Amino acid sequence: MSQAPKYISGEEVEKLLDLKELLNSIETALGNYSKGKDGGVVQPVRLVVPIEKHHGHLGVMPGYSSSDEALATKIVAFYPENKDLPTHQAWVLMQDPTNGSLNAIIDGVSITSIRTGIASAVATKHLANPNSRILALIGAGVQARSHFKALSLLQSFDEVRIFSRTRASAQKLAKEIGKTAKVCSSVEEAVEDADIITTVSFATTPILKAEWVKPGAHINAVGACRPDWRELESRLMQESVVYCDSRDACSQEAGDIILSECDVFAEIGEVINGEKQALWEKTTIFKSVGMAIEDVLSAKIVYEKYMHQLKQDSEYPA
Ligand SMILES: NC(=O)c1ccc[n+]([C@@H]2O[C@H](COP(=O)([O-])OP(=O)(O)OC[C@H]3O[C@@H](n4cnc5c(N)ncnc54)[C@H](O)[C@@H]3O)[C@@H](O)[C@H]2O)c1
Ligand SMILES: O=C(O)[C@@H]1CCCCN1
Repeated sequence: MSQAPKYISGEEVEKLLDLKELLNSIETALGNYSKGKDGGVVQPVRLVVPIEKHHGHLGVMPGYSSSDEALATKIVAFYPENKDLPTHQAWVLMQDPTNGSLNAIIDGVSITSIRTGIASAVATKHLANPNSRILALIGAGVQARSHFKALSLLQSFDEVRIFSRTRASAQKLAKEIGKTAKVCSSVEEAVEDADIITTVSFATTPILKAEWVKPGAHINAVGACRPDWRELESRLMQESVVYCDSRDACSQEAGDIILSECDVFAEIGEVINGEKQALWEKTTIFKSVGMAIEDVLSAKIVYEKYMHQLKQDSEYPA
């Protein structure tokens, strides 16, 4: 008879996930994904159920990595209009790939938040000018925070500019970041001369224009994960070198790519594998819509550490 699955909370996820370890493991997974069958990653484009009546969406994201022996499915609800609840709610179901049994249900809000910032950090490591000093964050919610933390693993910033639709949320984040943070009154002001721009908003029409972006800047375009939503204007997409997390997923979900009809130069995994160049001296965009394999690898690290700790606690009770 199978055992009851463990429940691992968001607090535990945050304690157990080491960001540097996760960065290495997501970088490897993105590379494996872009190797196709040879990489051993199985990840269909997620299933999305629109809940139009309530302005929400439900996404189902299964993934398997044979080299990591890790199998999991994330169920994620995103409701941009939520006020008292987070706009994203998620659970990761971790299964034993050898027999299919359910090992754990892991909080997916924390995993989504952390792994998305780390995936952008992997792209930034390859695509941004190594002397980047000014970071602009457009949006000041969960992802703005996780991106600041993840990008800070690569370097420290002289200035962190923040713009959000609600000034109060930008002010709150600026206080958390400290003296390098500056609240801006417009997207244009935030991105002027910025070396790295990260758009993490719920905008559905373009908010970032080509004429405001410094040539050679790197942009992580993280929001706009529906085919009719966008954050970046068409000219910016067309005139930059565009990288993405998954061509398959972006061709179905990324409004910034679909509506601008821009070329996609490479998946970031192809850069990691040395098959495509990192043209960091040009203006680069990393368009992500989020990949199940990132959740799978995060869940594997969390689950293994959680089980190790349980074993230690039972062998050496306090
Ligand atoms: N690519 C991925 O892997 C991935 C993963 C998770 C979330 N996302 C996306 O990232 C975005 C941010 O997610 P989150 O969890 O931080 O959400 P959140 O609700 O915590 O924060 C959203 C922030 O954007 C601001 N905002 C909303 N509309 C705006 C606009 N038009 N202009 C400027 N700011 C605006 C809000 O004030 C808020 O500060 C969403 O679009 C989400 O779907 C992408
Ligand atoms: O990959 C994710 O987890 C998120 C879910 C919500 C929409 C954007 N991408």
